[in-house]
Amino acid sequence: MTTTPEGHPVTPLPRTGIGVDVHAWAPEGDDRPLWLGCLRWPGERGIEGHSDGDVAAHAACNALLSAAGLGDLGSVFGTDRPEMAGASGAQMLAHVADLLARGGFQIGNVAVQVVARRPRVGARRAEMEAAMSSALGGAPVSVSAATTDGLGFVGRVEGLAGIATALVAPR
Ligand SMILES: Nc1ccn([C@@H]2O[C@H](COP(=O)(O)O)[C@@H](O)[C@H]2O)c(=O)n1
Ligand SMILES: C[C@@]1(CO)OP(=O)(O)OP(=O)(O)OC[C@H]1O
Repeated sequence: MTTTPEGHPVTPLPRTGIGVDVHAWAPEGDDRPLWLGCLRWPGERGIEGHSDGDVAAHAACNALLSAAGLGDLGSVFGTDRPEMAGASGAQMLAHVADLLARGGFQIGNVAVQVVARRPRVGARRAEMEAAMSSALGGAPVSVSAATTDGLGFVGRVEGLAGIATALVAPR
């Protein structure tokens, strides 16, 4: 146990983390599905990626790893490992949750923002939050979205982004 010089116990502080992920949209007419926030989005354009390209799940993984000081997506999952081809965001979140638990951390919460013109996240917000939370073993996840008002690579519909923060605490 950590103590002050006088010998009083010090409660370890919670730790915050930050994460981002960006993927390009698949070419128009490509039939790959869109996965976002651990949900499949029928009728929406798909995403380029080595895994399923779920920017919300990837940003959340990055934020959790950052909070725990356990690296990032590349250091944990690599960038082109054959076994990661098509890997789902839910699988990755579950693995990250397991790494944190083994490292002695509990997850306080994760907040994710999707930056995209489509899909409209609001309509499935509760479903996304439940799916991501379930993948993490029950930790609270909140989801929001913004469009960038037509500016930048999101506005030009070149790609979409996920941004996340996480709070973790020693068990
Ligand atoms: N993919 C998205 C983007 C936005 N929303 C919702 O629309 C609101 C307004 O977005 P602005 O970027 O114009 O401020 C935003 O606060 C979200 O509620 C969405 O659901 N899905
Ligand atoms: C998820 C991984 C797995 O190879 O690949 P991608 O789907 O390309 O996703 P990205 O966020 O670009 O990189 C992280 C990789 O770990």
